[in-house]
Amino acid sequence: MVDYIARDGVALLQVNNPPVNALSHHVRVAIEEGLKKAGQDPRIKSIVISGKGSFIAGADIKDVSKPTILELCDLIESSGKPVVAAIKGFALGGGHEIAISCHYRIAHEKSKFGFPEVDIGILPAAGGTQRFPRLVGLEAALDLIPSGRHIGAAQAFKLGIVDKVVRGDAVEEAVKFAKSIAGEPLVDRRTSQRPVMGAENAFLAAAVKLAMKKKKGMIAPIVCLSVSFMGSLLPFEQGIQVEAAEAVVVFTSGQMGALQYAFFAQRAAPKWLLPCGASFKTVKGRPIRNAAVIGAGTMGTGITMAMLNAGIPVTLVEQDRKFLDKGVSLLKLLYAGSVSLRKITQDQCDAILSKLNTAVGYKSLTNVDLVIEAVYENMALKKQIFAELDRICPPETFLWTNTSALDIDEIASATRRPDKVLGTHFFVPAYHMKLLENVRGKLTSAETVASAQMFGTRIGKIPVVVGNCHGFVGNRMLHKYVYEADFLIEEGCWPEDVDMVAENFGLPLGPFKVRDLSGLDIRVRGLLEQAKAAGIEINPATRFLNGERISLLSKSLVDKGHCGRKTGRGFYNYGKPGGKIPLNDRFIKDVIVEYCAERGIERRKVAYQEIEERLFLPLINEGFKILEEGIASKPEDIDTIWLLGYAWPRHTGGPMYYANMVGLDKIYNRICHYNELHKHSAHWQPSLLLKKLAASKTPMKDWMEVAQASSKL
Ligand SMILES: CCCCCC/C=C/CC(=O)SCCNC(=O)CCNC(=O)[C@H](O)C(C)(C)COP(=O)(O)OP(=O)(O)OC[C@H]1O[C@@H](n2cnc3c(N)ncnc32)[C@H](O)[C@@H]1OP(=O)(O)O
Repeated sequence: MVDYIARDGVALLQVNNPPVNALSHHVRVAIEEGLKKAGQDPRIKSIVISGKGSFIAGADIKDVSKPTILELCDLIESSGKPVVAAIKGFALGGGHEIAISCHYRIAHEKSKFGFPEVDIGILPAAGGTQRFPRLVGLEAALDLIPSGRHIGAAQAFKLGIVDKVVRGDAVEEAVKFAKSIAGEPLVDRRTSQRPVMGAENAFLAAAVKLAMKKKKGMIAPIVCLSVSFMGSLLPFEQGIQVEAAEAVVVFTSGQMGALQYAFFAQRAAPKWLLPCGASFKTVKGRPIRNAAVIGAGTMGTGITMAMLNAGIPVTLVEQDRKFLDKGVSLLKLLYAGSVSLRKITQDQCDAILSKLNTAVGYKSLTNVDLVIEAVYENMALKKQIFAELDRICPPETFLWTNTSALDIDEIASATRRPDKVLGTHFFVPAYHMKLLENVRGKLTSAETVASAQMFGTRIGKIPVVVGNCHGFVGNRMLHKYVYEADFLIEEGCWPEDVDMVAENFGLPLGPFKVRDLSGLDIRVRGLLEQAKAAGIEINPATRFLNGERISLLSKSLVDKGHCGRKTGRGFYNYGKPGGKIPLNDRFIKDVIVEYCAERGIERRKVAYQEIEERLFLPLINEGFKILEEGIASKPEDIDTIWLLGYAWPRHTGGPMYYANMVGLDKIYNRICHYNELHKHSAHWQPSLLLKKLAASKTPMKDWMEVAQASSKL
């Protein structure tokens, strides 16, 4: 766990606890023993702490026991012999706290530093909130600690975290340095003994404002700020007491459990399992050496960029030269933007673009491992493209479709290789968003699934395997939330009432601000297509579609030319087309009132609790139905999809974790209550799995066993 290597008067303590050198119990004990051994050995004059591979990524989140990291940090700092941290890879959380307790820090140029504690709902409570401001000053500490972000070695050097940045072997350099300072006095090298520079109120106010915006609803960042600030006014020992007392507040808030669940859920989600038993453990994917993307619109160019960024050569294909040129210009513009923002260098940009090919028509696609079709959502068009690709591409080529809702089996039916057909639901912008829903059809092979998961990871996504149904996991759940948002307006709310509740819950934007952003006309078009498919003609009085309640409120606004931000008016007034600031609007309220009056809908005052429940309970209920049907293979998959794809507030863990936290019996009873009141909305019919789980009080980790047992009955 920790190798002790004594050489030429230097004791090297090298943590060896793969994969990330987390400070699990045995590591902490071994560091403590190593420090004591080195302290007692008269031949040892100085000590180096390092990690094999990487430095230390922090506490082992699964293992909290004695000695604490705080005790270790005190032991290091109070050592009579100089202690040097040799840092490569990550110095995070408790690892960072250990580093700043050492008397000197030597870092490799590619090393990373940070306090990710806030993102798992805790504080850097091993003295980090007190030592760090003493090392870098209050302003920098109040910036970095609540942000949870990583910084590189160069910035760490600028801030004074690191004494020296090296290109070569940091451990060798540190050992050499440790030898050179043997016997030197350490008084001014003990961080806890330093005063805090720049302890000014103004920094606190600005930092609190930023944390409330960037870490909306999260307690830990705010507590970190107050503890670091208070500590700057107190002697170190008293600051440590404040830190310990406030750590209890966050430890008992409930957010810690949710955030740590989210951390592990995100790492569990790519580990797939199919109903047939095939899984990531048993089936290997085929690597993708080159690919083609059909369609140079927003999605196609975004997907192309995601692949190019990962070094995969891509041919971008259009049927029309004009569209192709437009897409390529957009793509080049985005890369030029990255260069001017210094996210990449011009050389990197050139290297990326050298892997881009373009083609008009599909004829050249005779030697590609993968084609991703990304044309607009039209089944007939997609089937036609798949039939043609099936004729042209080699039989082993994977044919994947980027769709947010369409039936993968129907698309696959246009080919003679349905086993190689799969849905890739990318999120906008596809080059940036982390989530990828990989949708398996009835006939998609396990090898195709394995390849899609491997591909997703390679292009930097968190890929989650889902089953084939309308909207898959994310959008299927979202639709229920969107429906209820409309019904709430019909029944008496204003858009701003509903948005406020959603935003207070933790979503960045409420449903109506989102709709204004994406365009009301898009939703109306979808609704009309649905009606057409059902053979129903929509008229102003229509309130039901296939026996289900629908709302045509968006249509009323679109009919008046109000399509959202792009036209300057939607559910809010933006002042001008393309305006960004939503203002409440009398005109829109009049449209709503008129709409309700025409349909004889009586408006009433809707309570806050009802708004919150009607927005989120149908979505949660749908999540349980998705588990019940095997569309998702574990609750972590659903939560990951919502955390990454829909900005669900992380400190509640995701919809499934949140339901569990509130109590499944309570959730079930409230769904039953609304089911009695809203018989024309199938989304209120309670999930059988939820009913069963609520009655049996099954722990979350065993939910799938209950679902699988029920499906076998
Ligand atoms: C109740 C907790 C109380 C703690 C009290 C004391 C507090 C001390 C302060 C802390 O140090 S809290 C921890 C702070 N550190 C972190 O939050 C770091 C978390 N890890 C990461 O950010 C990343 O893992 C990484 C270090 C940047 C590496 O990223 P990479 O993409 O290379 O690998 P991953 O897939 O993320 O991880 C590999 C593997 O390791 C597991 N893991 C990572 N970090 C931890 C950890 N801190 N504790 C336990 N396990 C960890 C991760 O789950 C993966 O496991 P898998 O089984 O392979 O999926």
